[in-house]
Amino acid sequence: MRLVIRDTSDQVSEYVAAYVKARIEQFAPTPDRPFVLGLPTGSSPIGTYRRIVQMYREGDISFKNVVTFNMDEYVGLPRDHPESYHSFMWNHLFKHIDIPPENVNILNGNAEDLQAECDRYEEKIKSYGGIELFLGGIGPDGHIAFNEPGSSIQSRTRVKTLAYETILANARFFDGDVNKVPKLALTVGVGTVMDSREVVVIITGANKAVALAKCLEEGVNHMWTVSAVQLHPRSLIVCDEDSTLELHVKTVRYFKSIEKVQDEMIGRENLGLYGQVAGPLKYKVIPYGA
Ligand SMILES: N[C@@H]1[C@@H](O)[C@H](O)[C@@H](COP(=O)(O)O)O[C@@H]1O
Repeated sequence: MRLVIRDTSDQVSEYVAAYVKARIEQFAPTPDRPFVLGLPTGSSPIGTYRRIVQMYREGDISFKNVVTFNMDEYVGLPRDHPESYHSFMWNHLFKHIDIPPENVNILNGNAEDLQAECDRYEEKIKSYGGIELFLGGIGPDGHIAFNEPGSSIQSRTRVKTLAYETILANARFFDGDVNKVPKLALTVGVGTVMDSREVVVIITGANKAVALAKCLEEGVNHMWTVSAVQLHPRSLIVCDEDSTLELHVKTVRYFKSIEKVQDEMIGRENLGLYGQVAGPLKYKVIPYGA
């Protein structure tokens, strides 16, 4: 696992947007071989999406050959409700970039048969050969997507009851009224995320500090589902200083020193993407990861 720590959440957004761009460029997608990207909602990725839109406007990135799969969606919320994840994604990203609408996949929380909808989603991911990069965020209780505490580390896309803590956390989007927050969601499973070839998790803010410490310094635990990334051969957490408050000083120093060595070897502009980005790398083929 790699941990990249930036001073502010804006710098986290900048890093993650540049990382996504570099990975798409390196993949060189075509209509027959699209780049398959998993995407989250929530406040954590908003800055990243804003930066991606800016890059698109400057002609630096294209989503023409990118296929996306969102992590989750509320059950029973009309698709055009301002707080549905459909609305979120179109408003924050899709309507501002050149992604063909047919390349966008978001679970339908109003499907008649919810489990059939989840099974169809898993099949569709498979039909593309799996997800290349899954971008994620976490809840304060360490959930990834809507995989609340106690979710199986091997779970697949399914209907999930939301934890009270999540309902409380998300009430801010529903006039602060917990009664307005849907109690069920469709979500990809922890196993679905772990099947992707790379996982990148954005963690910012002091309210995520305990979750980050549980994820990094303790064992894989279904009560902090994001900790499953420890088992992933290619996982990256990008966090800000505030979220590191509960980490041991030696953990922070360790990961910072690793990044410093990487930067010295391949140049900071290469974002730790050993031997993967085109450009003047000093060392061409170095195994990924720390
Ligand atoms: N289902 C989403 C998660 O995917 C997201 O990571 C989490 C954190 O949201 P925020 O980034 O706003 O803290 O919110 C919801 O629960």
